[in-house]
Amino acid sequence: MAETYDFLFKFLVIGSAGTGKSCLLHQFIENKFKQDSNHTIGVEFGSRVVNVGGKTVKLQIWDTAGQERFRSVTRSYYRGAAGALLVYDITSRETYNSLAAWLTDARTLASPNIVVILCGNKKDLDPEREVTFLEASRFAQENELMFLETSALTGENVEEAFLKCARTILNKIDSAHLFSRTSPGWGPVPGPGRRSPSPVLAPEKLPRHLSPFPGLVGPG
Ligand SMILES: Nc1nc2c(ncn2[C@@H]2O[C@H](COP(=O)(O)OP(=O)(O)OP(=O)(O)O)[C@@H](O)[C@H]2O)c(=O)[nH]1
Repeated sequence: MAETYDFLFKFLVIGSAGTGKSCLLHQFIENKFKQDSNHTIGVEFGSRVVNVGGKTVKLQIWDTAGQERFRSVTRSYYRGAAGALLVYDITSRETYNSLAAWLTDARTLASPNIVVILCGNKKDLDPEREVTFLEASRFAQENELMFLETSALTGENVEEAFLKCARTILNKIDSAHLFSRTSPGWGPVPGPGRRSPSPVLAPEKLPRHLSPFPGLVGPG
């Protein structure tokens, strides 16, 4: 039977090498910890349909390589993403210090309106922590990010991180709808309805510069 959903969101998982991006994706898709995870070469892909506030949303997730040598390849996948998990490792200050650069990439290459959730991963390794919860929450607040500490190992907050991001995007769409009623011709998503996963290109119906989420796809 054809898979149906109300919305299709492109998500990115970004952050420095070894922070646990592939393991987070694996935990979210397979519900288990990915043993012996290797460095990602370029990008990997996963998808899952979730229910968010009564809406069916397909998350199309691109897990990018954190290693510098793949940066030019991974950057080419940012375009049109509606959401991102920005991941650092709570036991590595170096990965935390790189966050600003990753965020700049996301906002310039995907969209300035991309919804980003900061994930302090490896929460299970608390005794080895180098980054406090408080300083990371401050960074999140200053940069208008949501924030959670996660563990791809135990699964703690993994589902929540993806769902929180999707929920925020849906809320933004709702507000855009409200706005579009007073500003004819503006709005990212056309009217209600369900669709199967044929190429879904609602955003292309809008002039790109008017769409807050160029890569976000809604019911056609
Ligand atoms: N303890 C613990 N280890 C983790 C967790 N998540 C990932 N790891 C380990 O961290 C290492 C790197 O995980 P990956 O998921 O491959 O990291 P990545 O960010 O995808 O790395 P790149 O693909 O190089 O960008 C692996 O040895 C994992 O087993 C976690 O939540 N807790």
